[in-house]
Amino acid sequence: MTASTNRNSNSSVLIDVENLSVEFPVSSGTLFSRNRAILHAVDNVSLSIHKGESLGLVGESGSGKTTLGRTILHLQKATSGTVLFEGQPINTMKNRDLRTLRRRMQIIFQDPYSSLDPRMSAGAIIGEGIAIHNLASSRAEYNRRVAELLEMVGLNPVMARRFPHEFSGGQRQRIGIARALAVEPDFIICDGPVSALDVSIQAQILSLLANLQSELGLTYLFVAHDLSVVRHISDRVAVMYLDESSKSQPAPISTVNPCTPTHTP
Ligand SMILES: Nc1ncnc2c1ncn2[C@@H]1O[C@H](COP(=O)(O)OP(=O)(O)OP(=O)(O)O)[C@@H](O)[C@H]1O
Repeated sequence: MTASTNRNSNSSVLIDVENLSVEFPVSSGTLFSRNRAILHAVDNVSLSIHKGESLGLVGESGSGKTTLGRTILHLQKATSGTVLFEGQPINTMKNRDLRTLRRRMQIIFQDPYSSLDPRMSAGAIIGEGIAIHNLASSRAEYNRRVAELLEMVGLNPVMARRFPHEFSGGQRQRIGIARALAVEPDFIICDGPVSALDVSIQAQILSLLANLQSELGLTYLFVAHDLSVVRHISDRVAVMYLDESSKSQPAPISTVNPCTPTHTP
């Protein structure tokens, strides 16, 4: 257990995942002979994320990391189990509370190429959440905030007018980070934010995310295939496993084991 894990052991819990399972109905075979099955994408996962910590989540492809993240964000319905945000179960929240929750929980996507709308300028992409959540009282304040966010992620504010195809992969990921920060979230799921980037750029983005976390007191769930990526940015690491025995099933039924967080040295 690292020193930073000790620091977090006394802090309050932001996200509590209790016995969470997510199943998808799947079918295989031909038009005349269909096999129906249930795919256990997430199977009875429990974990807690403390305020201000970064929990790494690793596991091989298909082990259910993204599905778990989407379910925490309430973008995917759980088959059973509960997700609590500051002790409140998200599946029973009223629409008004869910709207606030959507602002407080954000995601940074894996692929900086497909996650930005090519028809929108960088400024419009970053400012969209500010407008939706009424976080600026005037156009001038909106523009000031967009410029500030671009600077926070290491981009020049004049770049607000450019479109996604005019940026490099690393710069696009910086725009994705600014978009997530625009609504002043408490919790961000970083879903493989460097896996589509050149190795030389990965370290810069990881260092930016680490700096932003300490400056803004953010809480991260940091998803990756590779332990070497998460170990530098995570206080604790949870591992999801893919059940090998399930691979011989007619449909790709996978079983994901509960994340009992294992600690990095
Ligand atoms: N909407 C869906 N319908 C059916 N199956 C799905 C759906 N979403 C995910 N799955 C399946 O659930 C399993 C877990 O997928 P998931 O994307 O969560 O894994 P992952 O660990 O994030 O993988 P990767 O690291 O490759 O992104 C996979 O077998 C996937 O095909």
